[in-house]
Amino acid sequence: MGETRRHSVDVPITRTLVALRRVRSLRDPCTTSMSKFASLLDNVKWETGSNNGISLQFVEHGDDACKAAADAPVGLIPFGSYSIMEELESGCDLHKLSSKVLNVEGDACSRSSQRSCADLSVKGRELACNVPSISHVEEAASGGRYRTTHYSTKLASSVGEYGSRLGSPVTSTNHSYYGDEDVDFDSQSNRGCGITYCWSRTPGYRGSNQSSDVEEYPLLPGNGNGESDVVTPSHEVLSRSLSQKFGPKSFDELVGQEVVVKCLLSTILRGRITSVYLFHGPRGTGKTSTSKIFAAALNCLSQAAHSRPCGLCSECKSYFSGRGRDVMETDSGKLNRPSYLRSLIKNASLPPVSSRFKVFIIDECQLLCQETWGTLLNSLDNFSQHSVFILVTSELEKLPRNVLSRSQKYHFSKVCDVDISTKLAKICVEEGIDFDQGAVDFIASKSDGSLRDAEIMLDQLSLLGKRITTSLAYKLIGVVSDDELLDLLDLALSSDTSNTVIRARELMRSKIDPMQLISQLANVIMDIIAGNSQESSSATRLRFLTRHTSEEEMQKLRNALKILSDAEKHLRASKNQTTWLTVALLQLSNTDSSSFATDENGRNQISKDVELSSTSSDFPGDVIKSETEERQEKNCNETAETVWKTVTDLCCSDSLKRFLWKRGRLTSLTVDKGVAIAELEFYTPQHVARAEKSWKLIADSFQSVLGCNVEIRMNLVISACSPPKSAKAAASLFFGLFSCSRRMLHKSYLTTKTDSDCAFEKPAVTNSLRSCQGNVLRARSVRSSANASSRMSCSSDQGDANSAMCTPHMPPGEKRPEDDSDVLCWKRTPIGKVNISTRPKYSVSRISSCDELCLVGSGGDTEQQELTAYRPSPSLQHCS
Ligand SMILES: Nc1ncnc2c1ncn2[C@@H]1O[C@H](COP(=O)(O)OP(=O)(O)OP(=O)(O)O)[C@@H](O)[C@H]1O
Ligand SMILES: [Zn+2]
Repeated sequence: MGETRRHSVDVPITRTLVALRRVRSLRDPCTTSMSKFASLLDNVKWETGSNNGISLQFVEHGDDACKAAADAPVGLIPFGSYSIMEELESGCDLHKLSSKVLNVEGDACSRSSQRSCADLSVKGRELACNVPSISHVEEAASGGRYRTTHYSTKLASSVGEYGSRLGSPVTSTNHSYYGDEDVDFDSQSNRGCGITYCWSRTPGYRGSNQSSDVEEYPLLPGNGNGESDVVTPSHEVLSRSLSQKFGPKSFDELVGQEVVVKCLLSTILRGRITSVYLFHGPRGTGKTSTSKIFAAALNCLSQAAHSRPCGLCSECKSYFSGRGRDVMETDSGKLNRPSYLRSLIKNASLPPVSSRFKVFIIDECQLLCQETWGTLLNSLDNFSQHSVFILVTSELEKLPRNVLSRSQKYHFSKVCDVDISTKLAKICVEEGIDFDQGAVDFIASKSDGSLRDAEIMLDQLSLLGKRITTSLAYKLIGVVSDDELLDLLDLALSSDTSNTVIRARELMRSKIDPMQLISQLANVIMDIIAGNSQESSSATRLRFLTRHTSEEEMQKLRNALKILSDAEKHLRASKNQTTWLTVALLQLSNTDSSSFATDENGRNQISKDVELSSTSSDFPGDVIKSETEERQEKNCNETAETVWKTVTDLCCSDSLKRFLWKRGRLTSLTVDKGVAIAELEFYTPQHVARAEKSWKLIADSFQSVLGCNVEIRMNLVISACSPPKSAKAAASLFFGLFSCSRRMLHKSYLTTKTDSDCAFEKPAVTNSLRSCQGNVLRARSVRSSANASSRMSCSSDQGDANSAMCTPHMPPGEKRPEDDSDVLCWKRTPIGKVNISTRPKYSVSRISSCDELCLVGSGGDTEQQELTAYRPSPSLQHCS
């Protein structure tokens, strides 16, 4: 009894303990050696009492100690006179030390002291076993200048430094360093390794830090009760990402930024330090890491300027262990707060505490607001000449011009694939990860020059615990292999429309989203055009290359690239990505590329142009077209033709296939709000009637090709060579062909397979569709409805479109369509007053969704009449 002593310590110790735990996670050798001691703290359970403080209890390991603890509270060690760090400083044996267990004072503890003592004793033993021997750690450390050199430094001394700090609460108290009581910048930024000084930014800690707003007490966010809710679970400390673990710690560990490194080293060598540096470039290319290395190098005391930061001198040690006071990493969000900014400015105008330079790293500086920039720039002249600002951004264009002009700019370029895969392979070797070189190369090629992204991908793959193979990488990253891409491209270029559609759908269903597919296709085409693919070409690639060598083929590839890039814009804005991608693929065999133009609303212009062309052919003099228009028109026609060909090809019945191809024409295709609107033209009423009968099959085919809901409109165009005998005849014909509206819902297309004899997978058409016969009947019943007729007849002129809205006409006794049938509002859109004898174009719409009817044209049997076609409004609204 009496061997254990007790002493209550206050907040700063708590913070320091957390800091010590965090330090454990650092890879820097200095801190790695610290981690040996920090591991002792993993099992510390501290509680803040209502007095906002914690108590530590060192319990002698062993039965006596247990007894002592059972009689607690006695024998706790006064921290001032016996601290763990003192013991460390005096060079005690680690294993011996670890048998001392830190205990928590608190209600629970004192109540069950006997049991907890036993538990803790066990832990104490475990701790003793877990403390790694120095030689083991040395062994584990492989590569890396610091690692080797640091491990050779005397452990006790580095611990001693830390320990002395721990033992001295004064140094870690939260008092204002620069006397600013409003917001103490320095104290905020100097919270041990977790926040701004930390070399490797332990993630868990950062997270908790971010959540506390002002972070006056980041480790003990005051909840009023003094309970600390920022106890970082030890697993967070232990599970670090490869990216953090293998982050560069010196200039020579930086990959692919040779010019920057050379420049910065030269700056240090010549001592020509300016006050503002701006590091910019794509994400994950090492800007933040470099800013830290540079900051350390600026203050490094090593005589050999080219090897700074040395990692050995006291400046390096204190910085790398997170205790440096003169390097501050601050985030832009905080800096936008006036009080914080004031504090920083005040801080920057004072000379450094102990180092040569006071360095302020402002990451993501594009987030600073105008006022902050203004204040900072105005204050630049007042800053101490030893203050250095390193601004880091990946969005240079967002910075004010005067910032750019006042800073020395360093561009970080994307890291090239070879460098990335070399680094990844090195990591794999160091981590003992089994890998295929192909997989690593693939990851590199998919990381878009960001080493961090590549490391993250590798990290993920390594979690699967298997060998990292290329196919695993494909699966994880969600891309298709080059061979699959080339197959698809080959099909698309060779106008094998139905197989193109089938293949594209397969890929999109099982492996990849349309955006990714389009970007991969574009990349593969670029590779081929640039001739990048000769060396490691697969058999498929070689086959492809031999087939597409001619100038004409190359031109096709160039056009394909253009089409895909245009389509990509569509895809970004569209919900119907699959459709647009399919349409784009069907165009790849075209020899010209400009058919994917968009109008100001971002809609595809195919329809417009095709409509234009179809009407203009009737009236050559009506529209004077420029050459470009003509070319576009031609392309649109070609595209429509390709789609139509694919659709007809996919029809199950051969006779229907032949009929549609011979007698019908796709004149317009628009996709709007999830519905593809296909306008078909036929030239005799009989053909329209035939097509009407097979409308479901046609809609099916369209859905298969376009992958979305489909609305089909059938137009009867009575050509000049076969006009109806009289206008009356035409009108009666016309009214015999009323229109009905339905929309074919495209449900679970991607999962349902047809068992029909079609070689193609068809969508599941789930809503109950009425037969054509039903529509006819209904049309008749509508016609007989006085209400409906009057509504129709009043709309024969070009009046207010809304006045012609028809609500669905429900014949008496008829049930409303089922839930999944949309009821559409219709808007009268006159296609022009035309004389039936000269321009007999009648619109018969069949919108495959709901079984509502809509009359087309005005009623009446007059000889000469103005016809107005009713079409659905472009934005199909739902009637309530
Ligand atoms: N050039 C590089 N050399 C070595 N490692 C790098 C390099 N670039 C990135 N990394 C790896 O990526 C991690 C993150 O890099 P860093 O934060 O420095 O990139 P960044 O350019 O600042 O990115 P961001 O703009 O997103 O902040 C590093 O810890 C390191 O593992
Ligand atoms: Zn140094």
